[in-house]
Amino acid sequence: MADFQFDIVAFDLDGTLLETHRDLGTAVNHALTLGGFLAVPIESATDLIGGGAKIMLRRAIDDQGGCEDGRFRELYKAMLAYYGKHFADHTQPFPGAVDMLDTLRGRGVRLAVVTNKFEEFARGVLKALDMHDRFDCVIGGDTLGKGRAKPAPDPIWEARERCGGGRIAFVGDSSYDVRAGRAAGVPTIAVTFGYHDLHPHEMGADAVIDSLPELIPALESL
Ligand SMILES: O=C(O)COP(=O)(O)O
Ligand SMILES: [Mg+2]
Repeated sequence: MADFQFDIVAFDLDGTLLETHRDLGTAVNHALTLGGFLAVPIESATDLIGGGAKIMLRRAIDDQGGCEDGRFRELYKAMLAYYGKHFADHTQPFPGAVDMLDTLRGRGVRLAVVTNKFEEFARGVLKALDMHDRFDCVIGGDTLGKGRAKPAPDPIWEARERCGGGRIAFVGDSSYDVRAGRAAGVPTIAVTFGYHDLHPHEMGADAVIDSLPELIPALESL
C-alpha cells in the first residue's frame, strides 16, 4: 500500500519471530552434560540467547566455573552438531507471526531476517516451518564475517541492499538488536515477549510491542 512508510522490514529470529529456546536449550544441555556440567532448566535458556551460539554456550559454561579453551571448542562443536539435527523439534513461530508477515507482503513490503544464528541454521529452521519463501533475504551471524554481526550495523545495511534498497525498519528482542538498529540509523522496534537481556522499555527502541499483531500499527505510527 502506498501509504505504508517502509519498503523493507527486517526481523531478528530467535525470540522475535520464533520461539526457539527449547531446541537451543536442549542443544546447550547436550554440550553441558557431555562436558560433565549440570544441565540448565530449559526455560532459563532464554537468558543465554542473543549473541549467537558461541556466546550462549560460553555463558552456560562460565556460570559453572568455565573450562579450558580446547575443551570448550569440542563441546561447542558437539552442541552445533546436535542443534543441526534438532533445530526444529520444539521450535514454532510466535502467535500472529505468519499472518503479520503475510499482511506485510500483501502490502508489497520486502521481508528480511537478520539473526545472530548461523545462516545455515536460520535457513534450516525457516524451511522446516515452511516460512522461508516469505523472506527476500536471510543474513546470519556468520554471513558477513567476524566482527560484523549484530550489534554491528552491517547486517541491517546488507539486508537493505540485498532487498533492493529503500526505507527499512528493524524488529528485535534483545539489546544486540536495538544497538544494531541504532547504529544502522534505522527505526527499531523491540518486542517484550522474547529473550531480552535488558528491559525492553530501556533499550532505546523507537517503539515497544507486546505481541506481533501489534507490529504493523506500531510501524504505521512511527
Ligand atoms: O541465537 C542467538 O543467540 C541469537 O539469534 P537472534 O539474533 O535471532 O536472536
Ligand atoms: Mg533474538
